[in-house]
Amino acid sequence: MTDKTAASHQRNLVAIRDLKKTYRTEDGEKVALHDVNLDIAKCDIYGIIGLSGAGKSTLVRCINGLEQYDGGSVIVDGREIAVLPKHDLRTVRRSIGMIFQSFNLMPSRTVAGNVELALLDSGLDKNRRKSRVKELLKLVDLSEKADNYPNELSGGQKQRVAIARALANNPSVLLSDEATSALDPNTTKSILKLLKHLHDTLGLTIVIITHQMSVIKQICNRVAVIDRGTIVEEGRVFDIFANPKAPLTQAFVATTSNLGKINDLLEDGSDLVNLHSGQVLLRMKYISKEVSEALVSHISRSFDIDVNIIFGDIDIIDDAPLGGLVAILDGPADRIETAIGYLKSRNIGIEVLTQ
Ligand SMILES: Nc1ncnc2c1ncn2[C@@H]1O[C@H](COP(=O)(O)OP(=O)(O)OP(=O)(O)O)[C@@H](O)[C@H]1O
Repeated sequence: MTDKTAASHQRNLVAIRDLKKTYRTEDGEKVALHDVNLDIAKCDIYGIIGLSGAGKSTLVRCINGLEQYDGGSVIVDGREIAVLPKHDLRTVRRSIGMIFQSFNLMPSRTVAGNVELALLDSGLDKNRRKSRVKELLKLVDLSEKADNYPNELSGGQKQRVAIARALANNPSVLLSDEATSALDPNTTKSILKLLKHLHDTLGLTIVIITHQMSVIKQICNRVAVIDRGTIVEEGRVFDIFANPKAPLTQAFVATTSNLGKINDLLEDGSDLVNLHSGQVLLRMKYISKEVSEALVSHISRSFDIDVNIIFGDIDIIDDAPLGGLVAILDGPADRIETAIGYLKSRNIGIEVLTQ
């Protein structure tokens, strides 16, 4: 490693270079990770998304030292995981919190008992452990459930216990492996809100492994898309949603938007898209962070045309609107053309669907 790459690795909490992992089984070899490269900076909420079998869990296990890899390097907090002596590996593992889809709570212990388990090696005496458990349960808003058992909790509450336990030793990074996959959409939202709050208040770096692009959209600032062991696309969440390049990324982004529905309406000959003469059906995509003005009322007023929105799907990501609208523009052809020219000049992605 050159001095320059070593320095850049240190700025990143997790730096992965050319990581390779092959499983060897009786049925032969299965390459799970091919030359994976990733940089996760301190305070990122970094999403890793892929379909089932893409290699997400293998990647997480390489980061936390549970899996040995065949090539490349995984550096966490400046230390190469593969060459760490056992004692140091334990210390690094303690600086990595983990939460899972299945919660992994001990059914025979109370909520407080489950959280305290993580503190048994911490060197704290019993009283200090008890007060740390209280503090942690307060942090995840579960103080009143301290004496309950896991089977008396909802899925969301169980995940809160798991989060409290994962934070017990003040980890520098929290790895979340499909932690919301078994939860309903509202509970998912509340868990993601909690993770965001912990990120904002504790400066926690979070790595979110998921197969749901909606999770990435709600909470992450960067995302990597993994396909059959290879990272096919990586970048800022806004940029990836605005301009997905790899076909798999495009498919993931499409799952979070209803803008594609217009194609079904057109195919079905729906009355909604039955145009009269002079009308133009448009799909507009907000693809620039600079767009913040009220575009629809602006073009309607400035070019004296009617804009009939059929449906819209606009989210705010990184404080900027992202998404789009499907609308019918109605008016004289030259004014519609000028309006479309104006929208393009404002960096709005324009697709004329029918006219
Ligand atoms: N212990 C193992 N032995 C052999 N093959 C394995 C082992 N663990 C994973 N694999 C294989 O490696 C590939 C990647 O698996 P991995 O579990 O990392 O994917 P994943 O993206 O986490 O999938 P899922 O979302 O279904 O959990 C898959 O083809 C899987 O069958």
